[in-house]
Amino acid sequence: MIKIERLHKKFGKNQVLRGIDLEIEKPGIIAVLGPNGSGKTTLIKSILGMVIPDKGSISIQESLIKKKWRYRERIQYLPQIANFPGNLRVRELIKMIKDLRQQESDDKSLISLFELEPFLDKKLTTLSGGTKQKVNIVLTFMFNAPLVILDEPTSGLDPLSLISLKKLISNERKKGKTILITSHIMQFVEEVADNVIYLLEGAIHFNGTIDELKNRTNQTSVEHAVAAITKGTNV
Ligand SMILES: Nc1ncnc2c1ncn2[C@@H]1O[C@H](COP(=O)(O)OP(=O)(O)OP(=O)(O)O)[C@@H](O)[C@H]1O
Repeated sequence: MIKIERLHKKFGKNQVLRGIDLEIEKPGIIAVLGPNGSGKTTLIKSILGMVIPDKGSISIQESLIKKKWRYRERIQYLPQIANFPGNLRVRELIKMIKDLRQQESDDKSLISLFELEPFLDKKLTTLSGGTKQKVNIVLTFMFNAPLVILDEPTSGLDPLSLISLKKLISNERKKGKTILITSHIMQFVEEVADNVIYLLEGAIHFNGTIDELKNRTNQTSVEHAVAAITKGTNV
């Protein structure tokens, strides 16, 4: 599904990615973890073609993505911070994205799942952070694509919405999709992810299953396993 070879990216003097090699063949949920600033979003944006790498290559479904854009139609993407014009109403935003994408969409059931009906005629500027995130989740999940990329999807969600999100992700997994997720909420990662990729200093420091991560670090929770990896103990 995704093959990344020797990927490098520098912003000014800041070498963020230092030769990432990664192959994701099987469907499932992969958590991309790492400390703040370790390059998770840069890696994700490189896959989306929103960051242009300095060196290396990325293929999706066996096709190199360089200078192409149509492949993005086969990705559902939830950005960490979505910036839409604040004076748009929720209903208008959803319609605009549907018109742009020109694909079948399932917005109605998602609006109902996240109880967004009372907000449809509200302007985006007037929404709380968590409500904005629910709208962004609707925009991401209303289309159907084989690759799903979620950058900090739990951000600002209340417990009920978090349960709905987990249900959605689990349904996508059952459809045989590849789902990449970044998160700093280790309990969420432990609940949803099959595999973990841990980025440290621009390189992949660990790539394996949740159980392998725990065994390698001799820890019983992902939270402690990740803390051990970050401190460089037991790895
Ligand atoms: N467009 C940019 N211009 C300059 N520097 C950037 C840019 N994008 C990212 N960086 C820098 O690259 C580094 C990695 O950032 P990135 O957002 O990929 O990290 P992250 O692992 O996703 O962090 P977080 O956990 O805080 O979301 C940071 O030092 C950041 O300041």
